[in-house]
Amino acid sequence: NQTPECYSYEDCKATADWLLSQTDIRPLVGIVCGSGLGGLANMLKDQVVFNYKDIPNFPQSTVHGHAGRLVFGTLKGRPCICMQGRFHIYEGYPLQKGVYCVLGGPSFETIAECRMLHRMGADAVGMSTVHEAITARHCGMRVFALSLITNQAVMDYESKEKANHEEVLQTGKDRAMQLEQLVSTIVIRIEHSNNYA
Ligand SMILES: O=P(O)(O)O[C@H]1O[C@H](CO)[C@@H](O)[C@H]1O
Ligand code: HPA
Repeated sequence: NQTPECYSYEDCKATADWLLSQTDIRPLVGIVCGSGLGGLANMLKDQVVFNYKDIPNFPQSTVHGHAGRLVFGTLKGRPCICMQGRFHIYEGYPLQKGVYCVLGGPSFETIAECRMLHRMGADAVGMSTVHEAITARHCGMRVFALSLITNQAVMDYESKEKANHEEVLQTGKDRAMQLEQLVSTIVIRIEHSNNYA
């Protein structure tokens, strides 16, 4: 396996689909075992083990003491997964990142515009958030921005799909509970941190 410059959604999905097809275990908890702590995975009962080298698109452990195995099993009856070996930037692995690009709106992008933005390196496009973040930074605020990706950009002239506001609203509705939980959790953590600088 060669280290790619980044892992695309499709790469990650292929990995996930492969793993899901290999085991019936659906973990509730994921544990990343650090150096010397790979033994934590031995706590798991009814283990199903995969060597990283056998998993499609999966990085390899290069650090001494990181076994390079993904271990599914149960811990106290709960389905779990342990990574025996983690990945570090210093090993040359990229961080997964996305570039959000903003346009003025209110029209959705044409196919040509979507293709242009993609060629320029954009992974997502929106009509807000960037303006808000720039203004907030101008006012000296610290900013954390969260974007829900609600629809796929149409890149293909043959496609019958069209970006539309109904789909955006529907995805918002579908994900509302998860977002409420995520935002509440983030807010609680901010309150418990002294980092107000
Ligand atoms: O950015 P928010 O307000 O979430 O809304 C997004 O959804 C609308 C397009 O469907 C646009 O207004 C776009 O900016
Ligand atoms: O497809 C989109 N393009 C631009 N802004 C958006 N906001 C939600 N969906 C979109």
